[in-house]
Amino acid sequence: MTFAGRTVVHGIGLRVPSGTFFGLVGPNGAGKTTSLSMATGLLRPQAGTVRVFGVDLWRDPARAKAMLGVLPDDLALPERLTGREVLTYLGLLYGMDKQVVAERAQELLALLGLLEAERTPVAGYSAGMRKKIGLATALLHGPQLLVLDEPFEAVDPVSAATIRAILRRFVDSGGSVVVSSHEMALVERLCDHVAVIVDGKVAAAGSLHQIRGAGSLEDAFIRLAGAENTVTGGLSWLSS
Ligand SMILES: Nc1ncnc2c1ncn2[C@@H]1O[C@H](COP(=O)(O)OP(=O)(O)OP(=O)(O)O)[C@@H](O)[C@H]1O
Repeated sequence: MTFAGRTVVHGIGLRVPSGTFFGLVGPNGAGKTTSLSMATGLLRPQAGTVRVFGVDLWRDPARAKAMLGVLPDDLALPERLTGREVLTYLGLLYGMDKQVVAERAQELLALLGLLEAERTPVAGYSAGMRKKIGLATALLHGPQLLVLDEPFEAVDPVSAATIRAILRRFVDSGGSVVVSSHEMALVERLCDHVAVIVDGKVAAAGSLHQIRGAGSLEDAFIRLAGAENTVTGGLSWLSS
């Protein structure tokens, strides 16, 4: 993908095996969000293909997207609607049965602790609440593959535990999850497969065990992404 003449993602080739929990990690600006946007139909790639369970996403988007649940980095929401209204609106837009939408919305809002904000339009949601309603929209239609861009960012520990449990159950029942995250410990805890993206390319991909080797994922990340930054000089103005 090239933005204004600058190529930021160079032919990323990744395969997410069915039933896996796949972590995408990489330094800031490495191209994770750009790659996930291209993989989920939000950004048209200038070359290459995306297949969701064999369906070409860019040739048959409706069929591919029916299997996909996506939490984009910067989710645009209908700001004046409450969480329940957002879910109802999207569910009906997807062509789902009204009763099914109502039941799932209730269950998701309760699980994610959003019932207390029943009357709050999403414009008044906190960053973590926005993540949670975004996750609910990704789950609502019962996808087979979830692609979540930093789903735990700004989420409190109790909600994070709930989200981990939801995702774990999803994978245990045959679903596949792709998450991008900067939290190496979380990725190590959740994911069985990992790809490290550096400078718009896949620096390493494979099972968690293969990528981290004998050390931690953080060690592998630092090794693949470049030398550890140490602040040796400068910033003298920072100390009083
Ligand atoms: N719409 C855009 N126009 C111009 N440049 C862009 C655009 N979107 C992304 N970029 C650039 O592409 C590169 C990759 O960005 P991207 O958001 O994919 O990185 P990332 O790995 O998700 O980073 P982070 O971990 O900080 O979220 C960055 O250099 C960014 O500035």
